[in-house]
Amino acid sequence: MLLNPVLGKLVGKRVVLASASPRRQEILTNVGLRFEVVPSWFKETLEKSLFAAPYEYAMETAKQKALEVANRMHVKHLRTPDVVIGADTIVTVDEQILEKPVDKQDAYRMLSRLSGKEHSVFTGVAIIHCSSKDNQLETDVTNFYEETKVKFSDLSEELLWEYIHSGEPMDKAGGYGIQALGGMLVEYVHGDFLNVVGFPLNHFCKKLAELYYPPPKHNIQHKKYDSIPSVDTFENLSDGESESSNFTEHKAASKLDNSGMCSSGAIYNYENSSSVRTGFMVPLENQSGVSESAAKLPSKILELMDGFRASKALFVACKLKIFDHLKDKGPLKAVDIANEIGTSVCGTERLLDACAALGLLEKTSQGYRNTDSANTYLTSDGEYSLHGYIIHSNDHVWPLFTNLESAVKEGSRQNHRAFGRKAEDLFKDYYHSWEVKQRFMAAMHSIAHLTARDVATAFDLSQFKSACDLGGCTGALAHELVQIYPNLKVTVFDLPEVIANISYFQPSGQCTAPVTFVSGDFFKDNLPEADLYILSRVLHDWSDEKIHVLLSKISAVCKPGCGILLAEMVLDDEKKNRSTALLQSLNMLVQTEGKERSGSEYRGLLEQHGFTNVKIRLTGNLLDVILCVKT
Ligand SMILES: Cc1cn([C@H]2C[C@H](O)[C@@H](COP(=O)(O)OP(=O)(O)OP(=O)(O)O)O2)c(=O)[nH]c1=O
Repeated sequence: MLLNPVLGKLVGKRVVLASASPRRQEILTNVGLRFEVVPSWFKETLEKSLFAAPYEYAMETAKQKALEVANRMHVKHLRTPDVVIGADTIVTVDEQILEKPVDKQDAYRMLSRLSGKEHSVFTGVAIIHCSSKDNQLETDVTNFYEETKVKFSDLSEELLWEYIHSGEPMDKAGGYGIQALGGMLVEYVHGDFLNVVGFPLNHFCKKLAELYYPPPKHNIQHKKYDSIPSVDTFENLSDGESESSNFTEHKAASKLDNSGMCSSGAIYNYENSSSVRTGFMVPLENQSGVSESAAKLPSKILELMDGFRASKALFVACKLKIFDHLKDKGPLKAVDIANEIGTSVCGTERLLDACAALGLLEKTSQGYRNTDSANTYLTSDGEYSLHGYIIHSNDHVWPLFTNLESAVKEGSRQNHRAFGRKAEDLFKDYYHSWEVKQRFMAAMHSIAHLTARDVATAFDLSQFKSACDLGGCTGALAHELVQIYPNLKVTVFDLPEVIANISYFQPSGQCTAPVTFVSGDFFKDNLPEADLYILSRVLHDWSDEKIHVLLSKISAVCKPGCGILLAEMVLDDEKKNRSTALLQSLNMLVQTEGKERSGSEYRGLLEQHGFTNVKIRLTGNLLDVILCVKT
């Protein structure tokens, strides 16, 4: 941790990179930062003339990219990210801002302007610290920029076009990539090379140092670090998640510092408490001679160790329908809730307190009431209810996960151990009783409904006239698709047991465009004709062999230009960053013959069946989306 103590401050936090740029992902991954990637949907259309300087435009765009992701994640997930990082890179020459070229002509226009001249590359960065208060997102924005000067040699027409035809310019500001072929065009670079590639790592670390390690009292007037604080300094600092490593507290100090209006007493109080609790100024020693920083709490491990307790508290509260009971009601006392649901007062009170501490309930002197999130997601009848999935997790996934050790040893599913019977077929297990089938369909419906809009809009699907959602279950995604693409005819194809049971899940109220339901087994029966075949959370259930059977059937009925849309949790190629998807892969191990796969693995499977031009979108919601077309 000596090399990156500043980045160490982000360990254990939910850090999100609001960028689709593979370069930014690589730069941050290379220094060991753990983060999720949620590309921003903010369109880079701010009016440039409103900004006094180009870097202000880049900083504002970076900020808007990050805020869009912070807001989207806050609304869609129960857990708000802790830190969202956004960036925007622009090139400026002759007082003109150049972004990514829209086509080859545009790339030519940009590169010929840069030929033989010095230009500036600005990257604006926004670091947004997020918190949730009364279910409202609160953000604290730190914004900065870095400038690097780059000089190009004189570029001949021939060279320019050869470079443009390489395809490299198209997704890069100014139409070149200094890190690859574009490096051959460059005579010199003054400044941070990584800034040109899209992320000013050094300045970013300095900014984090300012935020997380405010300067000691005697030099608080000169807060800005000129360099990343030296390694020696950091050896004395806590890397733990102690209360005083909290960003908010340091931010409070830097705000005091920035305003210059606080009394010296206020500064003194702050530093005093900081030094006592973190050993920031003076590493304290306890009686055994171990410094406070060495005795830091392994908070991440503790959180993981106890994670199941929180899950089970949530499951039981849902199972006992506590959130249903509190819906649309004022605060209720524990005793009243216990009487109503027939549970012990002492046990109920502890469960309610735990739920309040987990942010699922609000506790006041008058009693307990639902948070907005609980009303939306945890009651059983809400439009975006996750109740079905939570009950499925409790009744089905939980018993399977208790056999994870056997699953890892044996490398196979554990249904026989968890439920005392060996299902010959994955779905027979769910459909052996009406109750289990209803529970499973409710679970699939919750996730499909919650993710449907992001899946349906990840790509523009308006070129397709008909779609067939294979294994589309209750039709939640199909209904969303026909809303968004009114000219699209959607067929849901699923097992007869499923189709017989869909009426309960159909949208009520206003008439929606029709969705057709067809029963059949996609491994055995003929597939309905369609321009687009959708497989949402289907491939992860199956082995590569079975997937090849299914893809070859689809390929056989697909005409050129027709496509496949996959919705799955997509792993990063190195399988090391996306913990939710990696845990989902363990979930597949305990209950199916399938697994979660990386983008390259899906690409490999699809390309073998003639589906090329594979595009992958990480949505930031539970499911990512892959679109490919038959050539
Ligand atoms: C000048 C230059 C830019 N670039 C890249 C960095 C950025 O990815 C891109 C500039 O576009 P940006 O809009 O900054 O970023 P992006 O569209 O790639 O990703 P997102 O908006 O989701 O964050 O150009 C290089 O890779 N090499 C270079 O030499």
